[in-house]
Amino acid sequence: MSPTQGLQFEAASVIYPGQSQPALHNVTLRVADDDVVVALGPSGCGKTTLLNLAAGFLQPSQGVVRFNGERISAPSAARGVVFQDNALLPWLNVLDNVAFGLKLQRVPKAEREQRARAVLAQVDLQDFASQHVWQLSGGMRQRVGLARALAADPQLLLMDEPFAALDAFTREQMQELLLQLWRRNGKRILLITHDIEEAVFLATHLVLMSPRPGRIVERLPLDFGRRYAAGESARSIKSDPSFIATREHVLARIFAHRGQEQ
Ligand SMILES: Nc1ncnc2c1ncn2[C@@H]1O[C@H](COP(=O)(O)OP(=O)(O)OP(=O)(O)O)[C@@H](O)[C@H]1O
Repeated sequence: MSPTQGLQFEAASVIYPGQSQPALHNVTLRVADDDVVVALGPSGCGKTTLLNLAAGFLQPSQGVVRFNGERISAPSAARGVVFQDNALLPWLNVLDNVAFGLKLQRVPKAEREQRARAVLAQVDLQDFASQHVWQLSGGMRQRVGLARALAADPQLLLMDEPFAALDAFTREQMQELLLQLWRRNGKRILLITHDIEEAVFLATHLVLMSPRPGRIVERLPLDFGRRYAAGESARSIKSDPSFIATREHVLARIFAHRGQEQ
């Protein structure tokens, strides 16, 4: 893989108008190969700002953010976004929600329906194509949101606390589904969360962030998600002493940084 491939933050900072503290300070970070990079941190540490830079919704005040070597200046179908509230269109059925982005890209109707049905099958919603989104559970709606992002076949998935609104059981199911899709499709993923167990389970690279100013304070290479993708059960991984030790280490680091601020 060439060093210019993938997503690259180079000393990126964001200062919002009227703010004295940067929301994000001097962030250098790469998402390449088949990485699942998870940014974890408490409220206000700049996670959404980081994701918005990658999506092209926001430009850095200093530094640069590149995708495949090119400066990101606007949103692109190559970088698919999955939002926390799934942002589905309530007046469209499931199939049309999934195909919506393809319609904007002027993909012909027959092809977009075929692609939408294929990704609905990947998230196990093939039997719900003609349902309205308000007829679905929260977990199913989030799977539609994931299918919509995958329909455009993006090179990178950007996920903004995608499972935060789900109950604990559905949340675990969605984490496992994401790793299964990752194994099958080999997408790069940048996911933000404030859930420590989720971060440790999913990440191949975990970045811990801290607020005021929002910045990266630690980076950990992890392999629990790869182990799940290779066939080990989630229960066996999450009860493994090394998983528990990593979770406790991360928790301690977050509390240590909180303590320094007070
Ligand atoms: N549009 C804005 N204008 C001014 N300040 C902002 C704006 N958006 C975010 N901020 C501030 O920038 C900092 C980082 O915000 P950001 O939303 O990126 O953090 P976060 O880690 O995603 O937080 P949360 O988990 O609460 O969503 C916070 O102090 C926030 O108040």
